[in-house]
Amino acid sequence: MPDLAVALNDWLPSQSWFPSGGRSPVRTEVLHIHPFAPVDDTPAARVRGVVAVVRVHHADGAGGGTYQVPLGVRTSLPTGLRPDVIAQRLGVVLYDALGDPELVDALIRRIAARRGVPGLCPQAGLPGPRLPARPLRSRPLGVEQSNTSVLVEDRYLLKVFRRLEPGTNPDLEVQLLLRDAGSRSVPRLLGALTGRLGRSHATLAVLQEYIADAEDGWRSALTDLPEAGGAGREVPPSPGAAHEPGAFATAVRDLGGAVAEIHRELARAGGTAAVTESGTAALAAGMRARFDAATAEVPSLAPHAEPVLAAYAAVAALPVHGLWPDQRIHGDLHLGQVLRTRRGWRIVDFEGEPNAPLDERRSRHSPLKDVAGMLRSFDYAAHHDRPGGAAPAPGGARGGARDAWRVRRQAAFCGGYAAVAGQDPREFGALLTAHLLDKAVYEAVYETRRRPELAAIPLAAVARLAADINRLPAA
Ligand SMILES: Nc1ncnc2c1ncn2[C@@H]1O[C@H](COP(=O)(O)OP(=O)(O)O)[C@@H](O)[C@H]1O
Ligand SMILES: O=P(O)(O)O[C@H]1O[C@H](CO)[C@@H](O[C@H]2O[C@H](CO)[C@@H](O)[C@H](O)[C@H]2O)[C@H](O)[C@H]1O
Repeated sequence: MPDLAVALNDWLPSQSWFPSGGRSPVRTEVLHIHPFAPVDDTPAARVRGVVAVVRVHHADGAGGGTYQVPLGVRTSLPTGLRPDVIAQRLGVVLYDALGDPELVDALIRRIAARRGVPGLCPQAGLPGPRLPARPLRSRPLGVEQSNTSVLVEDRYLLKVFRRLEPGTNPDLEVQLLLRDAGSRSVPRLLGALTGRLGRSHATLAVLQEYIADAEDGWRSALTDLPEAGGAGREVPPSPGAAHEPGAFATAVRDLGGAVAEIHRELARAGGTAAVTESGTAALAAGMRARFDAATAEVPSLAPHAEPVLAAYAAVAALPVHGLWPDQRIHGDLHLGQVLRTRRGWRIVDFEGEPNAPLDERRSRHSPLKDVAGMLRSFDYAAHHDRPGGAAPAPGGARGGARDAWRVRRQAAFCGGYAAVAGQDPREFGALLTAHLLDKAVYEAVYETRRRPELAAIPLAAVARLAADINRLPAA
């Protein structure tokens, strides 16, 4: 165990899902080791899996937390298996189990057969996947993400949560609600795995249908971008995508409708709470506190304090009559979380903002928070490269066509939302502006920590919104 802790201490910072900020943890402590083996294991089996649950400490406390690392343990690696090795000592190799199809097979079959082991418990009441008798093929998806998703048989996706917090993960909670509501806009939920965490438990993984024929909204949006400085003409989507040229504008409207539909389903399955005056005061206070904390980490936010705080104060002063009630929402909606298929949009990843406290992610919020998340995402896209093309700098001279594109796509999204919800998010100008600012402030911190080269995008949005504070939202 001390050896494992030392080996993980060295290995964790190299993992893309681990928010190290470039620093090594000062100490990694192994909290639990939950062994698992194939369902029909024999004593002679050469391969074992363990789910290690570790607590990571950083000198300044930032980025510390509890993480899950499924490990493979073998005496020798079979030909063709080149996993990410964590340690090799005394004839034993310790490696990242998610790159070993034999161990992924063991986990999936335990979830499917609902056969747990001490410390690991598959979720009852979910249908499970239909598995062939032969060994399962699998590989990590290899996309930029804060967890690790493994593609199984090109049909299923096992999402393994990396950072663990006590209780049911909000991603699973919300997927269960949407399943109860009979939603068609999410991949089918097939199974889940819970593990012991101290005296409590934590969701370790969810298994869902893999949407194979999809293009994510982010890629669709980038393909749709006008040339920097161009007139905003529509261009054909990426090769292999199953959509008509120019259809993205309509698709964005449909996306607005799909998000409104998900909100309606979540309101039905998870209940709603009318907004009260103390509720808007608490919302404004939360936004203010997040802005203050963000300013300490991102000093270039400070010059915007006056208009930003005025926008939040306006929320506290709003008449509450007629505001949309609070409810469970997505919580971190952006173009990378929506999959465009021939059968319409599918929405994924209901875990909420990774930096936000768990209680906040589990609470009810205004649906406008999700709307603001998606509107911000069109702004992000507008500052990126078209596949094979050039991106304009935030506020740069070539950004005019991109600004026009952003405004059109944001309007299409709101229009599609309004058609299903019966009321347009843009009618809640002051509240929507405050949510846009709150999101951009969150993003400024997120990017400063993880992708500093992108921090200029949310910072420019805060500046634009701050300058525009008395007009309707345009970020
Ligand atoms: N069921 C699915 N089918 C196809 N692709 C998916 C599915 N779920 C997620 N993805 C893709 O994988 C990416 C990462 O998944 P996500 O759940 O957002 O992980 P994370 O929470 O770690 O960011 C998504 O942005 C999406 O492109
Ligand atoms: O997908 P995650 O749940 O890990 O969300 C986090 O990472 C996102 C980046 O992938 C981040 O989203 C930000 O960048 C997106 C483009 O890469 C952009 O579309 C979003 O609007 C922007 O917020 C998200 O904020 C963060 O929580």
